[in-house]
Amino acid sequence: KKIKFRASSHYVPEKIVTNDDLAQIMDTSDEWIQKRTGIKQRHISQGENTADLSVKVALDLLAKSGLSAKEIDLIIVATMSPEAYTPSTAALVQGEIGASKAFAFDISAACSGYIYALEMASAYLASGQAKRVMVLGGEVLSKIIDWQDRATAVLFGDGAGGAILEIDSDGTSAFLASDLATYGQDGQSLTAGITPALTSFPANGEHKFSSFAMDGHAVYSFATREVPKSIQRACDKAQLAVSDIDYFVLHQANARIIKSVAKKMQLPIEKFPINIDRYGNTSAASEPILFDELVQAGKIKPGSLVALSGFGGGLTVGTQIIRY
Ligand SMILES: O=C(O)C1CCN(c2ccc(-c3cc(CO)ccc3Cl)cn2)CC1
Repeated sequence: KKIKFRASSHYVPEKIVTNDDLAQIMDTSDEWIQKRTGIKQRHISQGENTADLSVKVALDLLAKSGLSAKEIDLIIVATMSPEAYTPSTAALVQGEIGASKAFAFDISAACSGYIYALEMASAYLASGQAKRVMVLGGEVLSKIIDWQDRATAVLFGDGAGGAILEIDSDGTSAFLASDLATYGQDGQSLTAGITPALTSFPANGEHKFSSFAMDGHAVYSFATREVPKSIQRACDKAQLAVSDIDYFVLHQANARIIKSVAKKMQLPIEKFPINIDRYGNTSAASEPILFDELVQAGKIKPGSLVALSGFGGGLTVGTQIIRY
């Protein structure tokens, strides 16, 4: 599919929280966090919610692309920390930027969300139902994690990123292949925002929000097992060898997972950029943030072959192979 990235952007809240800052308020240490996760700091919202971060990215995308909001046909936001059940975060963004010609919806696929959103975007573009699609990944995980649970509280950060995609029939940019897989039977390994049905009528208990919970070992082994397989399947569909790929933009869940995937696939670690040290795990935002940093640094350039892989809640895994 002859699709090109018209623009790319990312935004993180200003406030930086270091591992030492966390060690002041919970029983953890900079040494443990760095050794086990690779994280040194993360950006934490001070009142900005998921739509606020997403709007910042959306406005920057419009500025960079030279497009007006009315030229956008579709807005998709991938998030596991939406503003609300309704309106969707995508609808809030649509209203805020005045994209009156766009229809908008959220995608809930946790840390694979941006990959699933790229799949939706490429389908609408290939069918001609949309000419310009704004795809965003945005998270304010600081509002859903349990800050008393040191096992998970140290892992996450807030942020947003995204791109404007459009058909470019006579260009060389393209979405070459994808692989999306869901393992719902393992879904209980990573949960947040569980909302149980009422057990009596009329309701007598207050609604308690269930914060982020994870069986770290189960998700860790799921990721190291399934990500190489998803990348291989996607490369096979694209009729590429994994060694043809210039950069593997993996969900920044954990530095050791990324290194183990590179090792398992016998590929140089230089092809697996890591920025988790600066942002923590920003779930659906982690790929668009890293992708944009690589584009801004001129590392991803026209003709680059890039594999983007997400993995996490669902449980889900997804890979997109693109020629930039
Ligand atoms: O070493 C240790 O003791 C622990 C071992 C467990 N760890 C984990 C485990 C899983 C994740 C993770 C999270 C999400 C959610 O976005 C998605 C995908 C993954 Cl693979 C992140 N860290 C941290 C260090």
